[in-house]
Amino acid sequence: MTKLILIGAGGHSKVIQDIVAEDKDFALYAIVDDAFDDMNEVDGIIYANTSFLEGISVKNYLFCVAIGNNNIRRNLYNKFNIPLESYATLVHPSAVISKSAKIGHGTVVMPNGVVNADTIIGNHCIVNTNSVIEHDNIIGDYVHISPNATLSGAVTVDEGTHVGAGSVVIPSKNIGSWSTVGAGSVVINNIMENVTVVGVPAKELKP
Ligand SMILES: CC(=O)SCCNC(=O)CCNC(=O)[C@H](O)C(C)(C)COP(=O)(O)OP(=O)(O)OC[C@H]1O[C@@H](n2cnc3c(N)ncnc32)[C@H](O)[C@@H]1OP(=O)(O)O
Repeated sequence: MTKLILIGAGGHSKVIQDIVAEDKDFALYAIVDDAFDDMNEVDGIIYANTSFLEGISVKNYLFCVAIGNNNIRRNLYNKFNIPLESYATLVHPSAVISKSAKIGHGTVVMPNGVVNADTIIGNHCIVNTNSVIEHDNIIGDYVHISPNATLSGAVTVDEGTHVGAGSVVIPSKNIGSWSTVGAGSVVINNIMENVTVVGVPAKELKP
C-alpha cells in the first residue's frame, strides 16, 4: 500500500479522503495545511502544517494537492519541490474511464465521473462528481470540470479553466486557458482565454 499525503484540508479534500478510503492501493498517511499550527495524529492520520513536507523523504510517498481553486492548486504544486511523478492519480471506483483515455498526475476523478475514449486529461485536474467528458477531449493542466458538467465529443479545454456545475459544451468547441464557464451555461461557441462566460447560450460577462 502506498502512503498518500494530501495537501489541503478543506471541502475538496474531504471528497478526496473518501476516494482514498475506497482505494486499497493507498493508505492516507497525512493531511497538511497551513491552517494547522500544531501536529496531531487522529485515527492514524497525521494533521500538520505544510512545513511537515520539508522533513520527509518524498520518494516514500505519493501526494495530491487537494485544493479546489485551480490557481491555488497550481501555485502549491510549483511551491513544493515534489516531482510530478510523485503525484497520484485518484479515481473513485464508481467512475467510468475508457481504456484508451489518459489521465495525468495529481488529477482526481470523483464519484460517477465519466471519461470516454481517446480523451486526454492533464495534470492536477478535477473531474468532479457526475461530470461527463466525452470522447476525444483534450483537457489541459489545472482544469476543473464541476459536478454534472458535460463536455461533448472533441472538446478542448485549456490550462486552468473552470467549467461550472451543470454546464454543457457542444462538440468540437475550444475553451481558452484560465477562463470560467458559469454554472448552468451552454457553450455553443469557442471561448477566449481569461474570460468568464454565463448563460444559455454562454456569453462573456464584462468586468
Ligand atoms: C463541489 C463544488 O462545489 S465544485 C464548484 C462548482 N462551482 C461552480 O459551478 C460555480 C461557478 N460560478 C458561477 O457560476 C459564478 O456565478 C460566476 C463565476 C460565473 C460569476 O461570479 P461573479 O463574478 O461573482 O459574478 P456575480 O455573481 O457578481 O454576477 C454577475 C452577473 O452575472 C450573472 N450570473 C452569475 N453567474 C451566472 C450563471 N452561472 N448563469 C447566468 N448568469 C450568471 C449574475 O446574475 C449577474 O448578473 P447582473 O449583473 O445582470 O445582475
